[in-house]
Amino acid sequence: MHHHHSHAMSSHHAHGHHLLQVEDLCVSFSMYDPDETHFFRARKKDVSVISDLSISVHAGEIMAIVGASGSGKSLLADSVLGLYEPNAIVSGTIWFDGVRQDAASLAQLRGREIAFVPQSVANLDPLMKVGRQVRGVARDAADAERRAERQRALFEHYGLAPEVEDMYPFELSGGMARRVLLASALVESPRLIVADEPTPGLDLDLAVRALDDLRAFADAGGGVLLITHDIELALRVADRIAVFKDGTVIEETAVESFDDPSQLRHPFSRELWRALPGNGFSVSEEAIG
Ligand SMILES: Nc1ncnc2c1ncn2[C@@H]1O[C@H](COP(=O)(O)OP(=O)(O)OP(=O)(O)O)[C@@H](O)[C@H]1O
Ligand code: NI
Repeated sequence: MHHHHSHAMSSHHAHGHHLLQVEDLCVSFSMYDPDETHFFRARKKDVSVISDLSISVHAGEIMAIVGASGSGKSLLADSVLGLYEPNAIVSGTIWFDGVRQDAASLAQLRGREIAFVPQSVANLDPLMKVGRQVRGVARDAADAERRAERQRALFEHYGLAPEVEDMYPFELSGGMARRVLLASALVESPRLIVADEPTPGLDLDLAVRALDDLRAFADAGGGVLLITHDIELALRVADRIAVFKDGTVIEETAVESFDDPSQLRHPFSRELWRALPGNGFSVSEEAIG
């Protein structure tokens, strides 16, 4: 397997080498013009959130996406999972394991080949006990047994007591719900995990454990698309980093580039580097006022 080829050269060839490949993704929303205050004149206009975004994930690697809040990261995750809002206008191409996908085929892969750790704990079913949710839908009795065993092992691994199985989502703290979402993804035997902010609400210990698990999953041949605010943690586990800004990837680089800011091309990437502990970030006198 070749890890370090140029994106420009590969993007229109050799799709089989990528587990996931997103090409020229654009997502916009059809919305009523926010500048038009007069109700009877309100017209719809398209607001672009993601534009010309290309990104790939190889088997065996963690690709981390870092970037500002509201820059469209979750929307990218949703697109890869075939989850589109009714007012979304989506164009571009998504390939999974060399096969071109559409919303319907991505929905088929979801929860099977592609597991999702959603950003919002509201994605848990409020009416189903969490143990059952994590175990998911079994193919047969043997699969049900395997899932039950795995669920219990994962709960123990993440410090969730056995009785949590019988709780409903509203009974969980934020950090517990986060761990339940992670366990749900890891119970399946996916080939790709899309993890959208999997660590908020977890103490450092648990966050590291969760990321180590994603690392182990990749080392066993899976692919991970890891969306996170936490660059420090991303640098710790990822192979490559895509810096996201205003709805597109402005720089994609090996994590090693963050050892030396002169290897970072984009000013925004260097800003992210400076914000890391020990890299001389200081709040200016003016800012303190
Ligand atoms: N259905 C929708 N209709 C209109 N705008 C939407 C819709 N869904 C998302 N957006 C907008 O798309 C933008 C990107 O949102 P997204 O959640 O992808 O950002 P993000 O990078 O994941 O942010 P965060 O880091 O806070 O999670 C936001 O401005 C959001 O308001
Ligand atoms: Ni998000």
